[in-house]
Amino acid sequence: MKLQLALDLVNIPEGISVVREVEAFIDVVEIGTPVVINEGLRAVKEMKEAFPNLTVLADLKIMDAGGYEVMKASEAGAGIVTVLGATDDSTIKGAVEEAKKHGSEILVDMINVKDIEQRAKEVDALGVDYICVHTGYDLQAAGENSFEQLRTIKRVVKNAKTAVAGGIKLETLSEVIQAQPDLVIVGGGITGKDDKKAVAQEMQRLIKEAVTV
Ligand SMILES: O=C(CO)[C@H](O)[C@H](O)COP(=O)(O)O
Repeated sequence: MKLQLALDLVNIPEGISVVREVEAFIDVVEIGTPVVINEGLRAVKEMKEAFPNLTVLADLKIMDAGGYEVMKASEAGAGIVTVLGATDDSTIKGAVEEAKKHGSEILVDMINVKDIEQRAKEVDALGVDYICVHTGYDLQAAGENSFEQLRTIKRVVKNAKTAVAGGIKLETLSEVIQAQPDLVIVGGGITGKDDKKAVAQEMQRLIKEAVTV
């Protein structure tokens, strides 16, 4: 089980400075969608140059032109690129094909997919690397989370690794860990804290403990 830090509300120097604090405790650093919108794929490139040992995820939330966008993100240094599960199978197939050429991986984000069970089965058959349940900021504000959806994909996904994102905090991490996702994605639960290092360290400890039990 790996820990991914999501950077959403920072510019590139601020993002690099946050990662410096927590790099020993995370496996993947996400360049969040707002950062890509503000800074472009330069953010992926500069993060990978600053932390060559970390996997950089480009949260492009691709909806079309899967092959082209995965090519650009992979060339910038992304080890994982996100595609939306709500899009057409042809976009996901194009993304998977292109990722294979670069040795990068595809994470399909199931945000706002209505029938998670059915779509997860379909997406799993397309050869993607991760399937991620995700409650976005707007639904988090309405008190929702993806813990039940995580249990659903754990049941039906046979090939891909599973991931979960959306409002995960230190206080809720144990519930998430119980469902045994392969990747836990945390943004504000770390970046919003004064002592980011202590929170990331404790999260990594809980994850390692769960994996060894
Ligand atoms: O993709 C995202 C928003 O669309 C975020 O990166 C993801 O939800 C993780 O951040 P947080 O833990 O703050 O919810």
